[in-house]
Amino acid sequence: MNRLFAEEREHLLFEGKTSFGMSVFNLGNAIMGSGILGLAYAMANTGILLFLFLLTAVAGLSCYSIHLLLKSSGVVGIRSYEQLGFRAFGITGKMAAGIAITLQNIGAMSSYLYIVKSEFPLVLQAFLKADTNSGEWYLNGNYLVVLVSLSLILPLALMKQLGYLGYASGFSLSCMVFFLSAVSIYHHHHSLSVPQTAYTIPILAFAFVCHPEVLPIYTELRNPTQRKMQHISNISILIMYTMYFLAALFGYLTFYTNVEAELLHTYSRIDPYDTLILCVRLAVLTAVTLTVPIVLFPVRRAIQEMIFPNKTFNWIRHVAIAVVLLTFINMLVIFAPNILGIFGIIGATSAPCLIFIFPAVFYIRIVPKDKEPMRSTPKIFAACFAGLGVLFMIMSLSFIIIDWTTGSSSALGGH
Ligand SMILES: NC(=O)C[C@H](N)C(=O)O
Repeated sequence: MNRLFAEEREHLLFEGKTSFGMSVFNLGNAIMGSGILGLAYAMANTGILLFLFLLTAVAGLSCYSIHLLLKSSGVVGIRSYEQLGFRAFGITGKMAAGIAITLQNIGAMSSYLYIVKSEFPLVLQAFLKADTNSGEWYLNGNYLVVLVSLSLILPLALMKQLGYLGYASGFSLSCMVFFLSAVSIYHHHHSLSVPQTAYTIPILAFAFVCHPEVLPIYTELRNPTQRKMQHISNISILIMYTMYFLAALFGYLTFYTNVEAELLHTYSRIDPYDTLILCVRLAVLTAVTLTVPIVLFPVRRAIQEMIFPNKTFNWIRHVAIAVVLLTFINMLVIFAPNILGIFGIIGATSAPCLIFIFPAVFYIRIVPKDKEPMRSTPKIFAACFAGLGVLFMIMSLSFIIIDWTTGSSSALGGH
């Protein structure tokens, strides 16, 4: 209890400096990631209308669960997902939140670096007009991942606060806007291979996860209020909802049922040397690379809360955790199978926990019974929400397992 007190004091003394706009950029950047590349594939599985319905549902539910998080954090006066878990269920709650955040964000970061690994060599090769398989080291994806991690990601990940990444996030988002406009210019009709439905909902859930970043961004917000933060979240989700829909629609209209799990691969089959396509791929590369540091912050925080709970800020620990994490993710990516496996498993397990189950059960436990009895509408709503999350998790997991066991998919195979 002593230490909670210390932490509350630290929060009270801490004065956020990040503006409203920069926070929208940062949260937008946290939402927008490799998920966007899976959406056209998801639409090819469901058709346009069902996709629009599911996308709207997941976006709306994400806003609601951010509301639950913000309200719970208002009640206890602590802006940390893990500490909400602690208040609700003690050490178990804290560990559950910390582990889900770690898995989700490591999954997300690996998928980003996986894109760097598979796209960067092709882009470089085309720009340098090198021969295929000329065997140069700088055309080897594994070396390039390490190079990008060391030169770009690590320095950004060492910043003391998330708020400093606002400009990088703004730039990253403009790269995605460019990607979007290019995808929409490029829609004539091509044809390639056939997909499965099992991954639709996990891909959508994965695409909207930003919940581990919400409370850290709230902490750094200037003049923070619950309403202001909810507003920031709603705006970011609305913008990403629009961009996601357009990216999925144009990607789908271009290839119909022949989209691959990762949209960029589908494009590279048309003409890998087309300049517009090259720039698009470079834009996506830049965007996902600049997202890695944002997504790394909550993992470092979770690890700190789980392993070194009583310690205050320390530069050596701050740097060391980032280095260890990046090294681990680099290894993972160098030996990774493919991106659909990552979307699927993480989207089916950690994502529903972070979006649905945890915010709801933490809320139910944290908001005092004399304020809102168990039978009050908000708590019944929250309980249904948790139920939906469980249902969702079971459904997605069983789909994926069926998909693997029937051997109909290449989910774990390489490209
Ligand atoms: N931040 C995350 O966990 C994933 C992100 N929503 C994405 O689409 O890649």
